[in-house]
Amino acid sequence: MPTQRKQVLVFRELPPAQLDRIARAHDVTVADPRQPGQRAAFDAALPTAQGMIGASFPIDEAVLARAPQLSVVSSISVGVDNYALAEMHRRGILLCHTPGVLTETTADTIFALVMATSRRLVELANLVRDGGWTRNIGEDLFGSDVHGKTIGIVGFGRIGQAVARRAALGFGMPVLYHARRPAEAPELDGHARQASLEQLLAESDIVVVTLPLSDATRGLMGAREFGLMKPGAIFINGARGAIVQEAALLDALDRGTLKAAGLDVFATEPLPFDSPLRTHPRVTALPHIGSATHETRQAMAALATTSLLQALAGERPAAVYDTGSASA
Ligand SMILES: NC(=O)C1=CN([C@@H]2O[C@H](COP(=O)(O)OP(=O)(O)OC[C@H]3O[C@@H](n4cnc5c(N)ncnc54)[C@H](O)[C@@H]3O)[C@@H](O)[C@H]2O)C=CC1
Ligand SMILES: O=C(O)C(=O)CO
Repeated sequence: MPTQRKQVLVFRELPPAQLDRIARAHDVTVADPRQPGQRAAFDAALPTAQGMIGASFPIDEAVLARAPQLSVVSSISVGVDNYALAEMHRRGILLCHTPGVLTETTADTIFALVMATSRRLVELANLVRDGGWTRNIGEDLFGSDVHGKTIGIVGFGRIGQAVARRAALGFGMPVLYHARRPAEAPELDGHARQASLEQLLAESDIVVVTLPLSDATRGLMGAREFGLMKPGAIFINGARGAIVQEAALLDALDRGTLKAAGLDVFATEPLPFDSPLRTHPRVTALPHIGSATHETRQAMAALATTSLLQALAGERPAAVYDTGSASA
């Protein structure tokens, strides 16, 4: 029996094939509140919305309060820091997300940052582009090895372990990881060792953050933590900007504690034009492209759409986030 048509608010652009899947079964409003001309349509659709799908916009308590009919929100992201989790739990609103389909792509991006910072790839490619390659480069422009270096991974879930596989199995790097419990990752046996955060920071040549943003992780990397890192270490953030105190990161770079930082994410996105991180000579900054490949963004949109349709049909979606847990 076909399900009754419901009201769906799409708050971020969806590929046409996914939009069609939703529109065949339900009445759709497409309104991205980040676009100035669409905010009014978004606001107008909230009172009747029964399902929502989108990303990159905070669905906070104020938004939820204006959506009394809402039963499911499907996020086209694995991170759920944009959602008022406790309020969704209280109201029994399902939250779907996109674990797994972006793991390998995001790990590729993070490893690209490891390579780019260690070997100074962006800086030296720009030297060639700017006509500065007029003689053989000298020691002042040498990088540092990646293979064989110790990598410390803070947060050892899907993406953290995918980074560890690249590091350990591809580059012969010993892996330290900070996690709340020992990882079940047989392919990393003999390659990866659990450590306290302090031990990991003190012993790693390259520190990579792959934690979710939560009350427990907001601002986790501050002056104390950067101060514990090896002089000349490299710091990579592929998770969420707000996990890092950016002033402390800049200070550690300027004092020379850190050799370089590779950042895909920032406390404020897009990165403000006047942010010192944008132009710092030893920062490689990317515009939040962890999962941004054609293949992966299609897969994320398809999974989020499937979950939304399943939830609206009264079925249990495959990828539901447990809003009752404090964090992932
Ligand atoms: N740069 C980008 O474009 C992307 C960023 N992300 C970010 O990466 C995060 C991780 O994604 P997944 O690996 O799929 O999630 P996951 O849930 O598989 O892994 C997160 C791990 O961190 C652990 N953890 C949580 N709080 C902790 C704490 N306080 N101390 C120690 N460990 C803690 C969890 O137990 C879990 O093992 C997402 O939440 C998202 O914010 C994800 C995809 C793309
Ligand atoms: O999925 C996420 O959490 C992202 O940051 C973008 O893919």
